[in-house]
Amino acid sequence: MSIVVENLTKKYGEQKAVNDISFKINTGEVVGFLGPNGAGKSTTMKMITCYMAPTSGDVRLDELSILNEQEDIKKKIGYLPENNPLYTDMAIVDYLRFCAEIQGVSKAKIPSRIGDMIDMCGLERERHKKISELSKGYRQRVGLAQAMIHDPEILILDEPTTGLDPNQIIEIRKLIKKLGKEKTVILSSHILSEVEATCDRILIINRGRIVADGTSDTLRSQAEGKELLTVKIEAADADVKKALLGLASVETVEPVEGKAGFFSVRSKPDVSSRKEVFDLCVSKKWYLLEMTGHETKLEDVFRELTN
Ligand SMILES: Nc1ncnc2c1ncn2[C@@H]1O[C@H](COP(=O)(O)OP(=O)(O)OP(=O)(O)O)[C@@H](O)[C@H]1O
Repeated sequence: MSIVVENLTKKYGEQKAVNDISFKINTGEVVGFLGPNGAGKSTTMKMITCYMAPTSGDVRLDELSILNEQEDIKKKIGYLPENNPLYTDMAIVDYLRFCAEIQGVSKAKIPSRIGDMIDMCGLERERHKKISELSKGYRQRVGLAQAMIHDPEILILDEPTTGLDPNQIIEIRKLIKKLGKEKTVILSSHILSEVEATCDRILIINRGRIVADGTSDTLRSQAEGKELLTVKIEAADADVKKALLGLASVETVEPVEGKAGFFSVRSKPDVSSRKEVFDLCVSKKWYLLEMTGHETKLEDVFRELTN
């Protein structure tokens, strides 16, 4: 089942939390929704899952629209919301039975679905415990199990590994990868390594807009066309940043946090700033104490797009 998001916008009062975004996710893709805090990830997910109406725009799941077919869509989607709300007074098995019933799973199938979810999410040891007695990692597994109980074609997971320890993170990632072989999955995160490890494709969202869309390799190579240098320049009382920004080959200049005199210099696409930086220092009689090139990491791409 594919997802087509068309000119989707959500306003909270005057604030556009999601601002006219469009993208398509194909059947069977695992897509990471990456962005800093407040970028609009959860809001987008809430609209796709019909938990919140858009201000304008549409989302279509194959032929179904979030504007007219909310109930049908909810049956096709499994949703793990950001703060994983659970009925903590219930035992895991009872809670999963309750979720299966409200999702319309037939009575005859409920016991086997519960059994499958317990196996798949590694809940066997804890199956009769109350949810309030579970660790955070196990609660997250119950959240995943409830999202999948009705065997939906699409899974929307809002920060699925939040609060888990490193072992649990690896287990949940493995589980998501396994699920991704059969289902269309969107997961949100602000952790780059997470998205890189689990997703076929990455959408970066910033201030309500999609600012990048591609595989981690494509995103990296888009930025690799732009040289990144760290320079250290000693120049008493001079506006070094302004002078560097004035060079024809330079796109951005940022002081390096906590390191006086150091600047991070990003060149324009396919040009090098090394000679211009050197010539600038010579002409101004400044001391160029260091100039180092860097490989572009996904972190750099993310910083550049969301800063
Ligand atoms: N119910 C609401 N009422 C008013 N503003 C809201 C509401 N929900 C979210 N916002 C605002 O909309 C913006 C986007 O929020 P959203 O929760 O979608 O971001 P996010 O990318 O999921 O962030 P995080 O990674 O911190 O969870 C933020 O500025 C947030 O304060």
